[in-house]
Amino acid sequence: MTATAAAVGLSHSPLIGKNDPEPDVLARVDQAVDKARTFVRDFDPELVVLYAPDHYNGFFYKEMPPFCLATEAHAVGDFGSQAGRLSVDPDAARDLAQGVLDRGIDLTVSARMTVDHGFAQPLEILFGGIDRVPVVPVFVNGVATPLGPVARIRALGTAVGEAAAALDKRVLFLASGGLSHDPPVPVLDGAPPRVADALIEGRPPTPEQRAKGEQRVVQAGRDYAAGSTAMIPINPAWDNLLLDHLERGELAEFDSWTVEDMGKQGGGSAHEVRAWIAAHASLAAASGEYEMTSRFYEAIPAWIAGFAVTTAKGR
Ligand SMILES: O=C(O)CCc1cccc(O)c1O
Ligand SMILES: [Fe+2]
Repeated sequence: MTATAAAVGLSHSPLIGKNDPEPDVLARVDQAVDKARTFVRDFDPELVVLYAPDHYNGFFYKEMPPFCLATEAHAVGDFGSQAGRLSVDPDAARDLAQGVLDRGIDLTVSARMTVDHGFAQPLEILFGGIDRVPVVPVFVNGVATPLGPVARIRALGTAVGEAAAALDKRVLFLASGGLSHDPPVPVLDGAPPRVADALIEGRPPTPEQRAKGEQRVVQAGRDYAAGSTAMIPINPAWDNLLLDHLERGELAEFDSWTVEDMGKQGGGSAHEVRAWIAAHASLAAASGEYEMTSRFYEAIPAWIAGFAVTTAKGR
């Protein structure tokens, strides 16, 4: 019997193509991504449930949900990623939302979500665009503290997986983000009033403001690769421990991981691994057992990313 559920994990970085590592590293990444593309083509998903974080382009402190499912979504086109409407499957989105709520998870639903490179990049890399495949976007807060226990993200993923199994479709659970990385994302706590106001209100930046912010991240990547920076280093041991647990299906292990320790080990944006935990919890719930069929990892300072690509399918 062919599997009816699968998962792909794909780290993202807005610096891909802007600040690339050495050619041999790039070649290894390309090979891993090609493998994931082939995996996805062979699986031929009828629906993609995409778990991804946001970087203060769609979600702000005026109200910051721990997670949110979209019935419609628009990408802002930050860092040169594709802008415009995602090909959201509204019926599947509504069915999944109801199924998750029925299972006792207090899901926020957005009828018009704003998303950034976190959502756009994996769709562009794997499918050639943000409008090529029916998708249900699920925002998972991986940046804006305070954050709740990881167990709740696993519970979200499980509920989505159970609800997805009832759709009677081949579903790919796609995770975007992580792993360990500490990019210069602004922090509300202690921010000067102008920055705090931007993080709370979320007024769209002017093109000049956006360009300036993006240039700051590109420069941070150059400094990071050159070794001259105060950012927390990429942590391959921690990243591989996470991948080990995902590979072995030891998802309950993450329940004892604390927000504080994750930030210390993996940097301020390490919480993006919540997307990976959700996606694999969904696959486990939809298919009982799963097998990780490929696993790639490399620390890539130029991209400010503990960069991983994995594929997994239900047995
Ligand atoms: O602030 C932003 O919009 C981008 C931050 C950022 C930088 C490098 C790698 C990432 O994964 C990331 O999210
Ligand atoms: Fe990110």
